[in-house]
Amino acid sequence: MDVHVIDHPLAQSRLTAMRDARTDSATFRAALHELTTMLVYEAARSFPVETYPIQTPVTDAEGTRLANPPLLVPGLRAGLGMADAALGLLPESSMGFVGLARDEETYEPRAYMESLPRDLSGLPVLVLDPMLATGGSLEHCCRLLADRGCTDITVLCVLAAPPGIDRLARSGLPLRLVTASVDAELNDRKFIVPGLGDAGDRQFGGMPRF
Ligand SMILES: O=P(O)(O)OC[C@H]1O[C@H](OP(=O)(O)OP(=O)(O)O)[C@H](O)[C@@H]1O
Ligand SMILES: O=c1cc[nH]c(=O)[nH]1
Ligand SMILES: [Mg+2]
Repeated sequence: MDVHVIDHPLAQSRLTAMRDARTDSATFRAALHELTTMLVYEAARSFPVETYPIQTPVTDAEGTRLANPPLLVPGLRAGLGMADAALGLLPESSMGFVGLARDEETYEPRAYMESLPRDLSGLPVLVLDPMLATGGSLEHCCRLLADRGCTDITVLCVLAAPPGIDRLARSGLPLRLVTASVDAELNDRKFIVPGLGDAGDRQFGGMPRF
């Protein structure tokens, strides 16, 4: 599996704000928004383009546009904070949604929402979820996409941990990963270390789970 780490100074400064436990929710969301713009920009570098004729104020010229804009799929809740930034750079894209909550005793994902086009053949997909920890949630999400015929998945994360990367690499799914950091490890509660805590709670506040 191709893993691309964005170690740009501007990306790392936003990541630092997100890691810092003193950062409030509004500042955390703003940093995630800006970092997502950078992740999408880098991920899109390899997207195929097509040309079409335009006129500048001076002469005829050749314009460029994406040949096949991707479907954007934020993983609820935490991926919601990446959705607006991704759509800002990819305004031609459509958006689907997958809702997943990790059971904090078994660490297995529980799917509670799925709103996706029935047929994804021929459509590239950009999955948005800030955290790849054990990889259970993102593997589940990417399998839903592959089951609908998707053969081109790019996962955008803020942080990825080695067990999650290994799990996605072993999954056999057609995907690549773009992340701002590969962190050291998971702790005994399967949180990423050094990490940034619970990305959903840091954006939206904690809540009782079902
Ligand atoms: O790789 P994993 O071990 O599966 O963990 C990562 C998942 O955990 C977080 O979501 P969470 O389940 O906390 O839901 P939330 O977004 O509603 O907070 C995160 O956004 C990922 O989806
Ligand atoms: O560190 C982690 C692991 C899973 N989910 C999060 O939000 N953070
Ligand atoms: Mg959470």
